[in-house]
Amino acid sequence: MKEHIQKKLSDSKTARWSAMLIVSFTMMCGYFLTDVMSPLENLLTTQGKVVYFTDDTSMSADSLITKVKLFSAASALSEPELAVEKLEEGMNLKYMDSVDGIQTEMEKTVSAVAKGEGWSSTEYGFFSGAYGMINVFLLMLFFGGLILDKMGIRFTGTLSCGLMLAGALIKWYALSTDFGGSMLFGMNMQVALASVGFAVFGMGAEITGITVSKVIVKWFTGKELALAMGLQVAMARIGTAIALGVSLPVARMMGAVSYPVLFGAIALCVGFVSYMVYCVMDRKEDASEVAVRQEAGEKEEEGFRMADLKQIFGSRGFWLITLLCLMFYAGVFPFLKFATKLMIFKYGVPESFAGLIPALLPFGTILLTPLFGSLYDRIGKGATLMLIGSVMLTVVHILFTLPVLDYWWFAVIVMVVLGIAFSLVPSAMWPSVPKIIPLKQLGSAYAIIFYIQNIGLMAVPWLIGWVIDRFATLRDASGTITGYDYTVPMAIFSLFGLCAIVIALMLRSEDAKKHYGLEEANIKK
Ligand SMILES: C[C@H](NC(=O)[C@@H](N)CCCCN)C(=O)O
Repeated sequence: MKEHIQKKLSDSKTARWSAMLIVSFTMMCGYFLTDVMSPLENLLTTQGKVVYFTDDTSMSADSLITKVKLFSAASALSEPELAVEKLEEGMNLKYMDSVDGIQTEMEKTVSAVAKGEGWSSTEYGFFSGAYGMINVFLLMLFFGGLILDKMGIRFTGTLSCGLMLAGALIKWYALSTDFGGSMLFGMNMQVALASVGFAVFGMGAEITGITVSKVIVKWFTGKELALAMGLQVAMARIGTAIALGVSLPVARMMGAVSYPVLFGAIALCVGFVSYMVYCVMDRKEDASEVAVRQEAGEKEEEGFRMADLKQIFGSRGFWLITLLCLMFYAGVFPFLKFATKLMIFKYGVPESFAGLIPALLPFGTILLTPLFGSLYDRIGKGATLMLIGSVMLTVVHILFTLPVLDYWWFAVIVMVVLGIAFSLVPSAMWPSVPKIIPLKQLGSAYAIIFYIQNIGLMAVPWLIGWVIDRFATLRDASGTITGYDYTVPMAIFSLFGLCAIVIALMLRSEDAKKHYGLEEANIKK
């Protein structure tokens, strides 16, 4: 009689890659919503109607009307009726402007009109950092990790997807409502409410993040772990890239900043459903695992105990990975929040294309993260990959700081290099954690890493927003903003890179001492 050998569902290639694709899609929708506001910084920080022209420039409606009226009075044209509310797509406007110091007659055709929200850079920075606020101050990520290890993947993932959706809807409501100047917590009501929404969303997104990491480890340990993690991160980056590339065109087309958020919330509903489908697979995987154990006469693995936290906190390797994560990601995700405006004001890129250059960064990582992940699976060298990525991050930020080569093509090259760095470090960092921390404590370990990382994701945008208002905003004698000088904010980002290099060096030497295996291949032959 043929012997029947019980197999786990995850032993089937099709099943485990399907599970990976399904949860990654949910995460992709989350990443889209995380970055959907980044290209809208200029629109959010402009007061009143913003008018876009067919030549790809934008102007505040008030200053434009003043110019058109001055011109019509001087040239006896009759435009006295023209007012901000009357500006519409297709209108042809004549006015005088200074070109190289000479007053010149200009003519522009309006291509789109959108509503600017008049936030300050500090408010924009506060809103962007709100993502990590609940995670950090209410320790929600930490508790999320404990819930994940205690209650399991299905319960935690469903809860966190629900939180993401609720947060996205609050944010959409705040951005689509005119609060008529009312205040909340001593702050512009719209900024405060949008920040609350983003904070709830951020709590859900981060807990979903650790849950998805645990899902991948569950299905891929001993198999193509780093490749699977790389592909999951790559799909998440597609979400970021789409957000950076399409958010501004959508806001311009629809005339308001709230629409890209609404589309993201609709996509997230589909992501929620796809997570429900994963839950069915997860149940089957658990059942097949129990059957394998019974056949082999093995006992069920011990669950997570609070005492296990001591083992995590006591590991020096764990702390070095955590600090590297804090410094490296502080130099990337918060940078993306400000990068579109940097392209406009440092590199002179027209606003409608400006989001496309930062979008190159996640696009590059879509191919490279799985590639480096598979490299790590086969040949190892994880600690070295993280060191090289940190060096590249630092060089890139120094180049963005210096007042040299302020051309759009140079920004493109530098952004591509940053994309390579942003593939190297995550592809080696996340699959390295299970080499230091055992599986049953992994939810908590990822949660603590994400918790510390969130301090950076929250505080860095706050700091940079404030620094832009204080040290980077250029004004004329009347106080009107004339441009931005990004030297100080970019120097701060370079410092994060330098710290990352030092920590990556320490991690490599710790690995050599403790033999975590970070330089070894993941696939055992
Ligand atoms: C996998 C890893 N995820 C994170 O670091 C998250 N804690 C932060 C996500 C922020 C999304 N803009 C990664 O994306 O490399």
